[in-house]
Amino acid sequence: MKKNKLIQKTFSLQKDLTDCGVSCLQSLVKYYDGNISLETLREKSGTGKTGTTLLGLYQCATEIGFEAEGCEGDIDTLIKHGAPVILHVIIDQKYEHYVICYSFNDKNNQFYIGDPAKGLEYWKKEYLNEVWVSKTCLTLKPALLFETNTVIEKKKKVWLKHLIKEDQEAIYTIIILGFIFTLLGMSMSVFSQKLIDDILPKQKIHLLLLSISFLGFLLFARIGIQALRELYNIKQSRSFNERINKQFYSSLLHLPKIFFDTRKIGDFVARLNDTQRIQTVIKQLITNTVVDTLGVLISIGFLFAYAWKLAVVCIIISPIVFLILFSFNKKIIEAQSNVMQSYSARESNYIDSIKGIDVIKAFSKQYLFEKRNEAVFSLYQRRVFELGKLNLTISLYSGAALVVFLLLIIGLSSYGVLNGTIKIGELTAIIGISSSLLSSITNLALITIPLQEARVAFNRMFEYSSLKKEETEGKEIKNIDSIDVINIDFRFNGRSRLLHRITLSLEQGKVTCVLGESGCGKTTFTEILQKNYSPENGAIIINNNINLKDISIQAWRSLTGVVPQNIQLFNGNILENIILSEEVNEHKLQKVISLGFDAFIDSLPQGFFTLAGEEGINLSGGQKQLLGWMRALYHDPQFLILDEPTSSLDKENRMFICKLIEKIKSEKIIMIISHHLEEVKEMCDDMIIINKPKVPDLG
Ligand SMILES: Nc1ncnc2c1ncn2[C@@H]1O[C@H](COP(=O)(O)OP(=O)(O)OP(=O)(O)O)[C@@H](O)[C@H]1O
Repeated sequence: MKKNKLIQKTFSLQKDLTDCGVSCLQSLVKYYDGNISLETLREKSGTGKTGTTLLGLYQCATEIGFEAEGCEGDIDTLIKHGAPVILHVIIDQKYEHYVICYSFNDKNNQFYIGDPAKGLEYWKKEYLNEVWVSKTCLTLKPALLFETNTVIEKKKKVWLKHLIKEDQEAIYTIIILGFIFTLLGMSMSVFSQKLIDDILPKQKIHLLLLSISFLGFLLFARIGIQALRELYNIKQSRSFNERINKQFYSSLLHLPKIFFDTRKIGDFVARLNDTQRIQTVIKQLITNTVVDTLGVLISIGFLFAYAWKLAVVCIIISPIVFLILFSFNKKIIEAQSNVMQSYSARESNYIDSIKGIDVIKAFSKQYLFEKRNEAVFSLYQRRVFELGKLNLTISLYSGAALVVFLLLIIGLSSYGVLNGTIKIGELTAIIGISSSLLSSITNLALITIPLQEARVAFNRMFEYSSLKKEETEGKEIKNIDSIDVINIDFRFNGRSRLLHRITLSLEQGKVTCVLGESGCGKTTFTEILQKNYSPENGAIIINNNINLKDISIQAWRSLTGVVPQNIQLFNGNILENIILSEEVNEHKLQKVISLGFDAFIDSLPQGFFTLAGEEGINLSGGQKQLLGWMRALYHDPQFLILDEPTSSLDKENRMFICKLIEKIKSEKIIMIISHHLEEVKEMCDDMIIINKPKVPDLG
């Protein structure tokens, strides 16, 4: 019974036709008290337009800390197994699908199944046998690496504490100033009560002047304190924003390259912007919320002093308002996550279309992209609208509850005046204090909205910040004399094998060409050689004695250089794009120029100081490629990887590059990637061909 409740609480339906596999996995993550977003599971399992392979689910499950096993079984073994299993089934004899088999129920002789397309159901043995055609399944058991919610929450707390550690002093100061500010705020109500009940009726002129002066002093002090509090606030905001941005950006840059391959730029931009939301809420919490909380406490205190019965009424009613508003929490988090996701999609769409403006214009596809933008933008707006509606409902509920509350207070205190237990001045003070209490309670009640927003933003940031960074530890090496690639295999998560048993030897003074048709994995192979991806099997042995996987990334990359297919240029001039540093090493620069690049530099309008423009917009494809060459050679690599290094060059420049390779090859290991044998055959000493694996291998 208890187990069924847990299942009902943790099972979730698929959001998309292709999500059944990852939804099953997510339900089981929650079942075992974990918490991982669908987005992450999709990415780790290689879920694509056709869904997820069992292998992808297995790889993802292992990566997130499950002890997973892909098995074949039958109905009897399933009954005996007794723990939740993901089954690969075929629905209506044609649709591949995944379901969770939670348990077998002896009483009704049926299986308890979590079908992400429909929900929780009981399936008869015969039906399960009929749809479970492949008899393949994935068993899962949380292992040591599996992170439970408690561990994740603990890590989040540590991260947050670390983030605001430097702000503690400022935060306390702001809170104390807030306390004084609130206390002084009450002076007006107290003064009006004394004025009406005591000073004016008894015509105490001397006391009147004295109390006006004192009130003036208090009100001026309040203004001063408010200004001081604001100053601390903006100082804290500035330092927090700088810190959080630096930390998040820096942890982003140290994530492995494969992480960036499947992400959209807009998502990164949106998450960087999320940092702002967190600071806005911190500011709100330490200023308005503190003042409101103190306001509520002090107001109730004063009410106790004037009429204790009224104060008791306040104490009873305030939590009711909170309860009403807290019931909306779950909906708010969901709506806010949706808004943030569609905001990321909106940003990605802008970046994508502006980057591709040439194609849009060349094919006159403005209309198509306008339509696409409309769809993405209207989804974003729809979600903002849904969130807005939710906020509106909350405001309505809280507003109505609080008006009833105020009417009750006015009614009760007026009754007190009528029967002589409350004086007129006290009535004025009570109404003044109740109104400020009213606004404080409303503010406090509504703080859940930005608070939840910041929580969602914080979780999204934490998700990136807590990802495993690129391993930097490893052996140091000073030179590369030889590289022996031995039987390496590679596949992207959930995909069929791309590289199969690749073997080759690269050595100094030799140019090796790697040929192969489009999509056979040549560029992927270069990524493996740059330590961006790790091979599934096999080894890459450096200098006959060290495995590439044991060498420090830093040391390896400082000895390797790449001229990629697409040269990425940054905003700045040509020189900055070559040296990628703040200081020029004249010797290195002259060495590169002397290899024959002077003609290229002279052909640019301002030589080295010509602006490359955003993404090298001011340069032609060939010029970009020459710049890519200069960048690689300036860093004086011992191992040079050339991915289609002359694809954008004219005949003359191609000849120049051929001669250049001849000139530098004696002191380097050179590997050229190409489709065309004709283009590279004169340059190369050795050649290997990568073929696509003939039989798609999924397991
Ligand atoms: N991050 C990724 N996730 C999943 N699949 C990928 C990823 N990157 C590349 N691929 C796929 O791997 C295959 C090989 O790509 P790769 O760029 O290595 O081929 P290539 O041989 O260099 O092609 P070309 O000669 O056209 O440049 C392609 O089918 C590509 O779609």
